[in-house]
Parts: sequence; structure tokens; C-alpha cells
Amino acid sequence: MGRGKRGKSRTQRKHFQQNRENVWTSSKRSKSDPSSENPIPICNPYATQNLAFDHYYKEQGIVSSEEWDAFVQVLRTPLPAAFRINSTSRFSADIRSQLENDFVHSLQAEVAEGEDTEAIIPLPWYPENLAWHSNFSRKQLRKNQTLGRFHEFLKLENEIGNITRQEVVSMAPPLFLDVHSNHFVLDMCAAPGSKTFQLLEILHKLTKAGSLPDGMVIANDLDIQRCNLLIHQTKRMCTANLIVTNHEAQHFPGCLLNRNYDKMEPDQQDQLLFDRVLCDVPCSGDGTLRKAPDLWRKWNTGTGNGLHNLQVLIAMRGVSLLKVGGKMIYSTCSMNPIENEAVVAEVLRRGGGSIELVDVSSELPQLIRRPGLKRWKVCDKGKWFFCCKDVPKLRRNVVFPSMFPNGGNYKDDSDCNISIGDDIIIDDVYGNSEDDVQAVENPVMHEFTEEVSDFPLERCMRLVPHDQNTGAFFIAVLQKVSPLPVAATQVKPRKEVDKHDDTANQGNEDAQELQVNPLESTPEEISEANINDNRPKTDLKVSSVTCEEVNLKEAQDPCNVENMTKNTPGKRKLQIQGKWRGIDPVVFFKDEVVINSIKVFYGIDEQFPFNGHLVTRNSDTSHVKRIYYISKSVKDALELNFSVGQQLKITSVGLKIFERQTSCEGRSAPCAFRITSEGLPLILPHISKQILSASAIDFKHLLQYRTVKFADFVDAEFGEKAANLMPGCCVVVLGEGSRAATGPLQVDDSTIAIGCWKGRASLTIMVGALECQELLERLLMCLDTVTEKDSSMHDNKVDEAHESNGKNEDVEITGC
Ligand SMILES: C[S@@+](CC[C@H](N)C(=O)[O-])C[C@H]1O[C@@H](n2cnc3c(N)ncnc32)[C@H](O)[C@@H]1O
Repeated sequence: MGRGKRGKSRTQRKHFQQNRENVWTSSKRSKSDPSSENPIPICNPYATQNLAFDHYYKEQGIVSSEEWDAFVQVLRTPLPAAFRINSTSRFSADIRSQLENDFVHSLQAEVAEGEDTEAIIPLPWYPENLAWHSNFSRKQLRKNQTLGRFHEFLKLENEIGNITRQEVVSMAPPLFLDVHSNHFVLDMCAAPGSKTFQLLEILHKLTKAGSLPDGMVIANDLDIQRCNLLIHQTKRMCTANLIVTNHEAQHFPGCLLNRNYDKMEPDQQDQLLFDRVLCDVPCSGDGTLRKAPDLWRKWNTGTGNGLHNLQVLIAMRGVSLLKVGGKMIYSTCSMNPIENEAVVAEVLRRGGGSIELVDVSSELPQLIRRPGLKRWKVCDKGKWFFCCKDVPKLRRNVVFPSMFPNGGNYKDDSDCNISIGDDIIIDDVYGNSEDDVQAVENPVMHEFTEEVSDFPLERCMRLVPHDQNTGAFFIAVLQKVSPLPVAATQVKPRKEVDKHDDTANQGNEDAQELQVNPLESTPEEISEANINDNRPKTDLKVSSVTCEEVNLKEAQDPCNVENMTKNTPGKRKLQIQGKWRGIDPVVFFKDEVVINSIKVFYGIDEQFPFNGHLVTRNSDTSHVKRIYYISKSVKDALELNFSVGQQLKITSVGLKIFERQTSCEGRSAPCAFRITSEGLPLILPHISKQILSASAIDFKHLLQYRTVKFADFVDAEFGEKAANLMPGCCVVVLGEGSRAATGPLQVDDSTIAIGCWKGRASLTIMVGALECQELLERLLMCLDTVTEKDSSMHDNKVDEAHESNGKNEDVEITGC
């Protein structure tokens, strides 16, 4: 984390994590737990009751009084496990049919006798039976031996990326976002990334093998550790259309280019704006009580109140980064109106008609949801308030007008005009649970009239647990119909500026209407704007100096980090370190010699665009280890980011496509770079050399034994062809074997291929153990078509060869 981050944010994140502890599995109490002095008697650590919770939500009218018992009863039971099939997986249809034809029946025996429920069932509202709901909690899946096979299936497929284990309600927001394959999407608070994964699936859904969608996703999270989770999660998607960044969402960089830059290409963007924004904000999380029952004892009204400001700021940043016509989802896993309807109302209020709440009542009709509330009240320190003017002066720094249905819209509300700034009172986030007990004791002041919002908040959706045996969730779909009014874009400048951190040039497309909005701009921006500089803005600390010193023309090539460093030896060290402390620089890879050697070795056709599509994370391009492929959309975004001085703090970008071979044999091979297994599906249709088609039995042997001598292949001609390949990386496609292979190999979305290493006398697969296991299992049916006789005869042959060899010449190959 950069120096500029405030201690309060750290406190907030720490508490956030603590809140997520799951007491179904852990009864430990943290010393720093803010509610450890909770006077509510807790008989056991698994208590699933909190009187303040009951009182608060009964008063807010989250559900009718008749439903209350059913509501809390379901909240007190563990959450059933759910998962989604990755629609872009080549095995998605197989997995669905395995569930429909195998597990649906075999698991039914495990459902308690007399219970009229299915063991697993597809969610009726999720397209194509791709999302499934089980009747078993995660604990049951772990502990119950007879569920072992299903549990192993879930674990393996999840790890490989064929399924994602995800809460049912959390699957809904991306479906309402209406993402198209050409959209630029921003996921503002993305970790651990289950929704990012869904967004990427939608983006890639209609893309043919070997091509990429026109859109892209930027997935952001404030917490660097959680960013790593996000990277791990999305890596399973093998996408070249993703950038992962690490910013405070409320200060997500604007990447605004000086508009008067006259050398700009006609189609060049001058700001990174988005067609879709997912704003799945940090929240109190009381919708996840079933999954994290520890929250029962921690719950208090201060949590939601304390997060409200941050949620408003993030949502406002989201709408300001939206294109006009673009849509944004605001969502939380909280039931609290202060974190939900109040935030949406404030966004609409500040939007002054430029933001509309979209009516999605006709979409996903089978998803049961409740309309958003139009009236609610605020509870602070045990007292209920119906409008902001009732809030005592001393509490006005924590209870804001925006928390009320009408905001500060009172005739005599001059006292209410407290604006939300950057300085969020995080220390109050977890409040004092004592307050909540007071809330029980103090009768609500019914003589006051409750405010009712004028906005159509009934268009928001609240998913409650007892409607469909899930967690709780809140979703609102917003659309930007015109630029935001200037006032809505005004954000207090941050007091402390770490220039090595994410503060540079917080541009905003709405401010463009008035050229520069002083309240939105850093002092550097204002002076740059005033002198009407036509050059692209560059990094204020590093590149602005560089631009003056080097030949301007060269420096204006935004991708050319080498250009930017070679004429300025004194600046080189800084540039190599990259702009962001602790984060590797993103460098366009343009080494023609290496690129040509790769192209020639694998016979890559000219249609596959290389120019500007390769990046590395190392400024020393003379010894690059990994090369990443980026889509055209990501390329455009990176070029813009270079032009504006690398405002984006990029922790991960693109798809690892080539990796340097480091073994002795690898180093002496004609091409030093192997194709990675994640990059293979993309490049497969474009390679014409070092590629062979193997019969099912030979393919199976490769997966089973990992190394097979050329002489031991069942199809002798295949063995001969393999022996004739150049030493180094090659690709083996599951097909008809050498018998059918005349002319170039035809590949499509269903083609199964693996990377191999051609050594002196054998082929060795370069596939991870899990992927290998998965392929073997999935291919079993197809491989069964080979006659038993053939199979056993040749199995024996290969077995013998392996036994007699003991050690294989190629096993030293790295990357296997
Ligand atoms: C509800 S979770 C997001 C879940 C995620 N969308 C998913 O579907 O997997 C909220 C995330 O917000 C992050 N966060 C908290 N404060 C933030 C901030 N100011 N800016 C960006 N991210 C923040 C947390 O680290 C956390 O990962």
C-alpha cells in the first residue's frame, strides 16, 4: 500500500476482514474486535441472535411483521453451497450434463428422508442451467463422506476454472448490467473477483477460437492482498482483455488527456470512460450472516452508518467515469437502507436528473426480489432520527443528510447542509454496540413523520433469504442519461498527497464540459490546463522531466519506454522501478528479433496481431522471462495510460502467452520461448509449425505417462512426425492421428490441445497436474472408443518402456 493511504482506511479493512471470519468453523475472538464489550449476553460463540439487529430491521420494515419469524429462522441456518459453470469453458456442456444426469440422481439419497427438496437444482433464473444451488452447506460437503465425490468434483473444477463457487445472490448483479462484448467495463471493488469472472465470461461468450472480444474489464480493489486473490481467480479465465488495478475506488484515476492535444489520432480516446460500471461496494455484509454467523455478535448500527459516506463517494466516482448512455450497478450484500436506498437516492440527487434508476422488473422474472424502500429512518447511538434537522450538532459529523430519504431537502434545513467529503469517519464504522442496546430500550419517536423519498426507489431490488433460501443482497441499476452537473463532480482535494501514489490527474469527463473544474484538479493539472499545453500529459514526477529532455517526437510514442529512458541515463533507474512503488512496470515488448524468432518457429500467421499487443513487466527487455498478450482494447487503454503519465496502478495485465525456457535443453532450443497452456487456446488457430494431431490412444498415453518415446507411440507415423519436429516446444492436438492429417490442422472452439516439449527421443507434456487429471477424466468417454485390445496392448508397451527406462531424458524440462 502506498504511503498516502490513511490509517483510517487500514482500520476499516482490518475490521472488514474480521467481519468476514466464519464462526461456523472458528470460535476465536479477536482482541481488537470492536464489539467484544458487547453487553448483549452471548452464551456461545455461535449465537445467532442480536437484539439490536432484530429491533433495527423490524423498525426499518425490511420484511412485514408476519414474515419476521420466517426471515430470521432462515438467516440462522447455514447457507447452502452454490456454484456456476463457466460458460466459456470448452467442457461447460459436459459439466452440465454430468450434473443433470449423474449428480442430480446420485446425490438425492443424501437429502434427509421426508424432505421434499432436490439435492442440487439449476437456478431457474440463470441462463442455460449454468448456475446451481445445492442443499448442502459447505461444512456438510467437507465433512460428509458420501458427498466426497461431489466435493472433489467441485474443488477440481473450481481450481481449473470450469466452475466458480459463488453465493447465489452474488451471481445476479452482472446479469442486470447488460454487458456486450465490445463494452469497456469497470469493476470498482472487485476482489475476490467472482463477479469480475462473470463479466469476463459475458464479454468472451460469443468470441470464436483465436480471436478476442473488442471490450475489456478493469478490475480494481483497494486491498493489494485481495488484488492477488482477484488475479488468481481471473487467471482461470485465460483472458487478454483484463487489467487489474489497485486504487481507492473513490479516487479511481480519470486518465484524462488534454483535450487540445492536436496530434491525437481521430479514433484515439482522450479519457478512459466506461460503458458499464459495477460498483459492488464494501458494506456491513449482514446479508452474509448465514455464511459468516460471527457477524451476529458483531452487528451494530454504527457499521452501516459509518460506511455510507464511502459508499456514496465510490458510487459517485463510478457514475462520473460512465459514458453518457452507460449503465452502472450499485450493489451490496447488506440489508441496511442506509447503505442501500440512501446511497442510491444521494447519487440520484447529486446527479440532478443526469442519472436514472432503471426499471428492470421485467428482467429475470424468476429471480424473486422485493422493491426498494421509499421510507426509512436513521439510528445513531440508540436514537432514531426521521430527518437531518433532528440530528444534534455533535452527531452531524457522523449522521449526514444524505442518510435520510429526502437528503437535506428541507425548507429550513440550513443546518443540514453538511457535505460529504473525503474524510470518512472510519473509526465510527463499527460504532459502539452499547448504542444498539439503547436502541432497544429507547422507544422510537413515533410522533415524527417519516420522510418518503421522491425517487422511484421501488426500482431497486432487495433479495431476502427466506424467498429462495439464499443470502441477502441489494441491487440497483443506474443509467447516465446526460453529463453530470459540475457540482456533482466536486470532490474535496485530498489533504496528503503521495506523488508516488494514485493521486495524479483525477480527471473526469463531466468536468470537460467546463474545461477544468478546479475542485477536481490537482494544482499541477490546473497549471497545465491554464497554459493550454498541447502535449500529452505525462507522469508529473518522472515523465514530465523526461519529455523535456528527450527528443519530443520519440517521447510522444507513449508505448516506448526504451525511448523514454535511453537518452536520459540519470532517469533510467527511476523508470526501471516503474512509477508505482512495489509494482512492476508495464512495458510494451517490441524486440523484433525475439518476436520474429517466435513467429518463424511456430509458423504464426500474419493475421494474428503482434504489433503493440505484447507486454512484459520488466524494463530490461533484453532478458524478459514472460510475455503477455493484450487485446486491442487493453492496448488502447495502456497507450492512453502512458499518455497521461501512468495514472493506473496496474498489478496484472493481459494473458501470459510465451515463457522463456530456463533448462539447459530449453536454452539451446532454436526458440527460447514456449507457448504457455493459458495462451495456447488463443494462438492455436494461428500456428502452422510444431503442431501435430495425435490419435485418442496416443493422446491418452501422453497424459498418463507425461513422457512417451517416439518409438512407443501407437501410431508409428505420429511418432516419426514427432521425431522430425524441431527441438523445443510443440503442440499436440487431440484428433485422428497422422492418418487423417493432410494439409493444415483445422481447429475450433472444441479443439483440445496441449503444449509438449520435443526432446531428443521423446515428447513430454507441459501441462499442470490438475489440468492433466481433468483432461484424462473428461476424455475418458472419447478414449473409450478405442478398442480395449489396442489399448491394453499398447498400454503394456508403454508401461514396459517406462519401467525399463526408469529415468527419462526429458524430465528436466521446466514448466511441466
Ligand atoms: C463486497 S467486496 C467485493 C466483492 C466482489 N465484487 C466479488 O464479487 O467478488 C468489497 C471489496 O471492496 C474492497 N474495498 C474496500 N474499500 C475499497 C475502496 N475504497 N476502494 C476500492 N475497493 C475497496 C474490499 O477490499 C473488498 O474486496
